[in-house]
Amino acid sequence: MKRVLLTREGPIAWVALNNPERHNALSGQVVADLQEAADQMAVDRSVRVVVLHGGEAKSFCSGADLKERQGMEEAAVVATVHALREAVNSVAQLPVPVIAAIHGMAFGGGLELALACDIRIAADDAQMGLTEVGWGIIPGAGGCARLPALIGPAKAKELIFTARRLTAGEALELGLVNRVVDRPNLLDAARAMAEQIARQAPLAVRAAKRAIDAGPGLAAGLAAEWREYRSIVQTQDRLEGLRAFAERRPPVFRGE
Ligand SMILES: C/C=C/C(=O)SCCNC(=O)CCNC(=O)[C@H](O)C(C)(C)COP(=O)(O)OP(=O)(O)OC[C@H]1O[C@@H](n2cnc3c(N)ncnc32)[C@H](O)[C@@H]1OP(=O)(O)O
Repeated sequence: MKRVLLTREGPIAWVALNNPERHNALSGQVVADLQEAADQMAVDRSVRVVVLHGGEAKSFCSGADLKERQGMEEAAVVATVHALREAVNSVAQLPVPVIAAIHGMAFGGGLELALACDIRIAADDAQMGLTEVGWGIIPGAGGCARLPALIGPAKAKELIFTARRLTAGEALELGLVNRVVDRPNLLDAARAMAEQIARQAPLAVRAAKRAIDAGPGLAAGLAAEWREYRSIVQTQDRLEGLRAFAERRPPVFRGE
């Protein structure tokens, strides 16, 4: 079963995450299928805009698959997060605008995936946050670079250090999302914006995205994040975070 579904509506490519049993958690299969879809869209000149959404799941994406991580060797964790980073960066580097349509939860890697998109539209039921430090790790899929670039380092630090879960309204106020719409209207709102973009000159839109995304800051931020993420993989706190998730209890971090 494909864990990411790619369909077309003319120049609009629709990408649905398809792991509803786990709030679209980013399992190895979801990440592999997301990478495949991104690779396919990257070379398809007929695609003018992409909409990424949570499909039939209750949530856009609840982040890294913490169950899959249970018992995983450190080297495997590093490889898993590296693959996630590559897939998220592939989405960010698509040559056309990508709109994230966010409903339900977008936590951790799920919000990092949304941050890799160019535009975010949230349903009024959405909740989002970079919750990683609450599980003994750090945002490792671009959040440490993309969130500060989007809302400024001070607000990004507050959200990352506290692992705070924001409402859609709070996210709008911070500039984390472009728009908030009623849940039933989410995909229609995304389609309307996608159709408006698709009516513009495609080469000009591609050039504008390249121009806006150029600049050394992001590359340096992503490299530093990857170095720091690997520095905490061997901590006991990370293992305690996984145990706490599995046992449905608050983690007890000892700074080890
Ligand atoms: C580099 C990136 C790092 C990261 O992303 S770190 C992880 C960040 N993610 C999070 O902080 C979210 C973790 N999940 C939760 O907090 C909760 O879950 C939710 C709020 C998303 C949903 O809670 P509720 O409505 O009570 O439903 P439920 O019974 O907890 O979830 C239904 C099933 O979905 C599984 N699930 C949800 N999120 C994940 C996940 N991220 N990884 C693996 N499984 C997940 C649960 O375990 C459960 O499964 P079952 O029905 O078998 O008990």
